[in-house]
Amino acid sequence: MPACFLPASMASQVQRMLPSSSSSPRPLPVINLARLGKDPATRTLAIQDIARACREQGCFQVVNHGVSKSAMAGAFEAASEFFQLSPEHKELFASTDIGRPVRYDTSSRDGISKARSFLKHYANPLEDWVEYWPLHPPSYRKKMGEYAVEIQRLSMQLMDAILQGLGLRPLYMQEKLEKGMQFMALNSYPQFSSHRGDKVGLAAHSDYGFLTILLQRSPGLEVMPHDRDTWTAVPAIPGALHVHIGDHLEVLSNGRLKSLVHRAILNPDEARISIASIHGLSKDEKVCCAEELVDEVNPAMYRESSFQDFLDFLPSNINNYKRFVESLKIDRA
Ligand SMILES: O=C(O)CCC(=O)C(=O)O
Ligand SMILES: [Fe+2]
Repeated sequence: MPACFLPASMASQVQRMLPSSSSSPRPLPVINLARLGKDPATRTLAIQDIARACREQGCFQVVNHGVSKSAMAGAFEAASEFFQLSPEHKELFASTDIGRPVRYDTSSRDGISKARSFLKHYANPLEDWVEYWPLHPPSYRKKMGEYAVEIQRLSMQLMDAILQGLGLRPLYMQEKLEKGMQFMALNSYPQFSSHRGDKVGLAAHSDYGFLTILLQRSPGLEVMPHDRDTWTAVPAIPGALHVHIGDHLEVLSNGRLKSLVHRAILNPDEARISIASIHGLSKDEKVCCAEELVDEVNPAMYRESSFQDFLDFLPSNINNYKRFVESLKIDRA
């Protein structure tokens, strides 16, 4: 399967496509991930770019990331065909029970969904979860499964680079990450129309895990980068994937990295689908501040917590959204 590869000249063209002006902060970074597999000096520079993007913006896009074009196209086909099914097919998965392995919903009980339908399911290890996934459309399991496996592999590479950027040893927590949680959210938003009024499809929030890797084909994702306090549109660059920091990476890094607040805006030109893959540790594994990043000058700033703790926290969010990470902060006043 051909990997999605952008030659250096095109990658720099993409860089120029991004909005920039002398008075505004630097544009959202686009990082050529092929450099991670090159000689040690090139790899070190790539890790430094990733570290800077995580610190200063909390997000970046990646190109030459090794996820095949066919897997990305397949994931979009599977998601679009699922959302086009009749309500009876989709409602087989409708549930308000957040513990379900697969869940379809159209409502706003989570306090942030304003105009989205979603299908959420676990994906890693695939053999544990795929039997719960939809049987319709018939190619769903194969196409989404291929994408999920490739994205899980990419998440391992990104975590290794990000953790090395924090000064942690290579392959830090690798085994736990390999067995870790991959949680996929397929989001479907209607086209914006003026009589709808509100342009927000999914309100401001941060994701619970270490990393989110997001695929979008048309614009709609907006982020609040750490170096500015304005909503910034993430351009839909063909073949690129968007990456951002989640609450548990803020905890693991003891606050050196901050989770990214983001939202989705309804696209005025068309209905939009996005596919988010959220990566963390397995359900009962606690995440705490890395001991290497805690000392007398930098005491632990967050309580430990697991994905299960996050699930237990969610009901308190109904109609009153609060970020999970805020509930973990240790008050040292
Ligand atoms: O649709 C988007 O671009 C954002 C989706 C998102 O933030 C999520 O699924 O957590
Ligand atoms: Fe999100």
